[in-house]
Amino acid sequence: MPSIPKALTIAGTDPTGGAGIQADLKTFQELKSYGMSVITSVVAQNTTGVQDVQNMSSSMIKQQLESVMDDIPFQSFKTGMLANVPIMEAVYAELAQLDVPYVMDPVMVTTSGDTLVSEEARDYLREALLPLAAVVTPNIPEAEVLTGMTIQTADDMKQASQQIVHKYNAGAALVKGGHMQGKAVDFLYDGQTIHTFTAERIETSNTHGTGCTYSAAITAYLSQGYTLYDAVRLAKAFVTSAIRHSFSIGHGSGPTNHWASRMEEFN
Ligand SMILES: Nc1ncnc2c1ncn2[C@@H]1O[C@H](COP(=O)(O)OP(=O)(O)OP(=O)(O)O)[C@@H](O)[C@H]1O
Ligand SMILES: Cc1ncc(CO)c(N)n1
Repeated sequence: MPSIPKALTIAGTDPTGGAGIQADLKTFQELKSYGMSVITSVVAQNTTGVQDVQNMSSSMIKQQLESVMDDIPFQSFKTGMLANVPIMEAVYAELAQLDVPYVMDPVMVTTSGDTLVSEEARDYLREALLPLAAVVTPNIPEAEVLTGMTIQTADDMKQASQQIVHKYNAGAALVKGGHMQGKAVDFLYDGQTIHTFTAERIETSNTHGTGCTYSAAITAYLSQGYTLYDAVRLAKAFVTSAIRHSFSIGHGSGPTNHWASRMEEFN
C-alpha cells in the first residue's frame, strides 16, 4: 500500500476553529493528507477579533519540531503566524536544511484588523525565511509590507510577485486579490511565468481564515506530489468553494466551510 501523504503546519491557534492551526488541520484532513501541527502561539480569538495572545518559547517550538521530525517524515510544510524573531529563529534552525516544499503564509494582521507579528519580525521573515520558501502567499497588505510598494492595480500585484521572487529569493510568490474589488484574482510568479487564477467574487462577510485555508490546501496538494501550478489551481477551487458555502456563525466574520464539496451529505 502506498504511504499516506503527510503535511505539517507551524502556526497559531483559533479556538473558534476558523483560522490558524485548526483551519489547516481541517483542510489537510478534507484533502486526504495526514495532518500534523506545531503550535507557535495560543491565540484567544473568535470571529470578531483577538482577545489575547500567549507566544510559545523558542525552546518549546524547537522541541515540538524535533518531536515530529524524529518520528514522522512529512512531504510538505507551511508556516502561518510566527509572532516574533526568537520563534522565527527556532523554525529556521530546525527547517533550513529540510528538502521538502515550504509554503509560507506571511500572516501579519487578522481579517478583523489585529496585529499578530511584531514589526522587527517582519524583516527577519523577509531576509531569513523567505529564501527557504517554495511559495509565499501574501494578501495585498502583506505584499506591500514585503516589497515596500503601494499596490492598487493588477499590474502592481504582478510586479510585487516578481519583486518577491527576484529581490528576496522566494521560490515563487502568489499575490492574492481577496482585498481588491471585482473578481477574486490571484497571481502566481514562479520565476519565469506569471499565472493568473480567477474566481467569481462571492458576496459574503464570512472570510475568517480564507488565507489559512488556501495555503493549507496548497501544502496538502504539494504533499501529494502535485506541481506548484496544479497545487495552486486545485487549492483555489477548494477555497472558493469553502467561501461559497461558508458558515454564518459567530458575531463577526464567519468561517469558511472545509467540507463544502460534501455538503450534499448533510442535506
Ligand atoms: N469574497 C470572496 N470571493 C471569492 N474569493 C475570495 C473572496 N475573498 C477572498 N477570496 C479568495 O480567497 C483566497 C484568500 O485570499 P485573501 O486575500 O482573502 O487572503 P487573506 O487576506 O490572507 O485571508 P485571511 O482572512 O485569512 O487573512 C484568495 O484566493 C482570494 O482571491
Ligand atoms: C492564528 C491565526 N493565524 C492566522 C490568522 C489570519 O487569518 C488568524 N486569524 N489567526
